[in-house]
Amino acid sequence: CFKAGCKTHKIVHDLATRQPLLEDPNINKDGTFNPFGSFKFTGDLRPKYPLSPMRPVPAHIKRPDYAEDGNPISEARRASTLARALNPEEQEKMRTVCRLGREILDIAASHIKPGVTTDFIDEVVHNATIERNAYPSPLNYRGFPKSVCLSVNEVICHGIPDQRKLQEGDIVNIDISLYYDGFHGDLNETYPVGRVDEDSMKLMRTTRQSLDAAIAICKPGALFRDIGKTIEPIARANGCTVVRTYCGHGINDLFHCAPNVPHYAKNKAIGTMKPGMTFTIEPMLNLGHNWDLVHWPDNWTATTIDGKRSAQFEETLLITETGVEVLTAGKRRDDLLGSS
Ligand SMILES: COc1cccc(Cn2ccc3cc(C(=O)NO)cnc32)c1
Ligand SMILES: [Co+2]
Ligand SMILES: [Co+2]
Repeated sequence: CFKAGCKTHKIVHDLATRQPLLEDPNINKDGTFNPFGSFKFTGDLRPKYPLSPMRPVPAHIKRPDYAEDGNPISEARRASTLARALNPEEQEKMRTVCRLGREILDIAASHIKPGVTTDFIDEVVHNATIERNAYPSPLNYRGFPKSVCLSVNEVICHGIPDQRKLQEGDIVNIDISLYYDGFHGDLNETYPVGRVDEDSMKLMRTTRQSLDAAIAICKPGALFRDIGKTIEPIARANGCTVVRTYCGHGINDLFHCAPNVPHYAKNKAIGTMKPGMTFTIEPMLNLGHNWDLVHWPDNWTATTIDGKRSAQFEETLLITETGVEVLTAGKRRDDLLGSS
C-alpha cells in the first residue's frame, strides 16, 4: 500500500452494467486500481503494487552512513567542497568496487526477458551484491525503498522495482550502485526486452554514442562543462533531447559529491578534471523534443512529460595522468553497434 493516496476504497458497482462507478479517483476507466488517485500519467506505464518487503543486508556487510536512517549526513557535510582527487590506494578500491558493479549489472541483464517482474531483477541484484559482501547503495538512500533503480520505457530514472512484468518491446534501464570497502561504484545500461521498435534502438544507440564521445574528451585539464557541449549535439542530430534535471556526479567514499556534471550544452559546471578524480557521466536522452520530466506521486519515479521513451547509460570514470580509465567498463554491445 502506498502512503500517497492510500485509502481503503469501496468500489460501487452499477448494478445494471456491473461497471465500477468512477466516483472513486483511485479507479481507472478500465476498473483497475490507481493508487495515485487523480494523477495524470503521461504514458501507458503504471506501477504494480504491492512492493515486496525491504530486503535485509547481513550485519557483517559494511554499510554507508545513511543505511539506518536514510540521511547521507556525510554528503551534507562535504556539500560545498570541490571535487577531490583520490590517492593510489583509494583509486585501487574504486577499481575493485566498480569491477564488482559491472559483474552485478551483467548478471541482472542476463535475466531480462518478457514475463520477469522488475521486483525479481531487484532480488537478483540484491543477492548478487550481498554475495560479494557489498551494500546496494540505493537501499534507503534518502529513503529509496529498493536495491536498484529499474526504469522502463518513459521512465527517465529512479524507477522502483515492483510487480510489473517486463513485456516484449519494452526498454529497461538497470542502474546498479554498490558500496564496498568504503567506496561506491555506479553504472547503468538500457536494454531491449525481446525485439523493440527502431526508434527505441536508435534512442539507445544515440545515448551510448553520446556517453562514449563524452568519455573521449576526459583527461587532466578538460573542463567539466565541456561534457554537455559534447553530448547535446549528438542527441539533437538524432532526434533526441537531453534531460537537464539529473546530472553526473562525483563518486568515491560518498555516493554523490562534487563535481556536478550536466549532460546538456551551455551549462555552468565548475571545475577542471585532475588525476585521481572519480565521477560518473550518465546521460539521459528522451525521444523527441521535450527534455523536462514529471515525478509520479511515489516521489521517485521520473518520467517524460509526453510519454515518449527515454534511455540512459552510465559509467564511473577515473582521471589518470594521461587520460581517463573507465572503471565500470564492460563488453561492447553488438545490438548497439552501427549508426544510431
Ligand atoms: C530526493 O531526490 C531524489 C530523487 C530520486 C532519487 C533519489 C535518490 N536516489 C536513489 C537511487 C539513486 C541513484 C542515483 C544515481 O546516481 N544513479 O546513477 C541518484 N540518486 C538516487 C533522490
Ligand atoms: Co547510477
Ligand atoms: Co549516478
